[in-house]
Amino acid sequence: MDQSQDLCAIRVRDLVVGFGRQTVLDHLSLDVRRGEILGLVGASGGGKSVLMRTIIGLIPRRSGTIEVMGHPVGDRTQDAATTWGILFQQGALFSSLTVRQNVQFPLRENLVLSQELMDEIAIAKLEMVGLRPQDADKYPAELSGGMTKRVALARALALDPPILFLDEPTSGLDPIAAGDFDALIKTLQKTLGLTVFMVTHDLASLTTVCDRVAALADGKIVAIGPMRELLQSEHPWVRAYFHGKRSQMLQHEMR
Ligand SMILES: Nc1ncnc2c1ncn2[C@@H]1O[C@H](COP(=O)(O)OP(=O)(O)OP(=O)(O)O)[C@@H](O)[C@H]1O
Repeated sequence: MDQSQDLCAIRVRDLVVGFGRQTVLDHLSLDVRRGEILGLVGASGGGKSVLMRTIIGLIPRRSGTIEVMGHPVGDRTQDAATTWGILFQQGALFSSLTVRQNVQFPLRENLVLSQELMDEIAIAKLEMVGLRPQDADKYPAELSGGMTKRVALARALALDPPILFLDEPTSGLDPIAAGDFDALIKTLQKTLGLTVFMVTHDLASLTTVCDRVAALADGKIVAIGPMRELLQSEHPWVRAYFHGKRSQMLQHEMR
């Protein structure tokens, strides 16, 4: 393995993914560095979720290669459950299970542990995401949107994966809850050394938590770098996205 590969948590080369006659990702290449928070932006229907789902092996590719932590995706030597945690857009908690049981779900599926140890782990994970031990006995219907996301995050981190995939993590949250969630992601990155791959439209998240931002257009990554570099990009879609009326207004307010 050469050194640049060693520094990559995710390495995608020449990836082609499509459905029927539609090509969604067209010879796309992307590196996600170890320990960074990478934000992915792109037009609605442009293929952000397809890229994320292809990386985690849920969608087959037509051609190209994907390596996660140095292992080809789909390789039997790689244990997906311990390599990455995923937070889907809707949180997707099991409604008939308590918060504690939701967080313990990946532990039950993948390990053989005593109930006592699983209870300790669940409480530790809940504390890690800013929830209290007394929240453990609640059911998903009793949680606020922000709490639901935190429980889903605690579950995603149950097996201590080095990589976290987040699909629009702040959607549906009010600005305060979204800001708090962003701060939590940043803290987890720093304290656990997590690599985070985040699909988001949230300009505040892109500006405050992402180390780099990648723009997906025409099935490819057309710009990648720190947010200040993306703002200088000459690519027409990137310009339209960040310099459109709505974005300008928000950026002005964020100054
Ligand atoms: N399982 C599937 N079968 C057929 N087409 C699909 C499938 N999944 C996604 N697509 C198509 O792939 C394209 C990209 O979809 P994707 O969900 O990745 O967009 P996106 O960039 O995440 O959009 P949004 O920001 O609106 O969530 C769309 O045209 C979509 O209809």
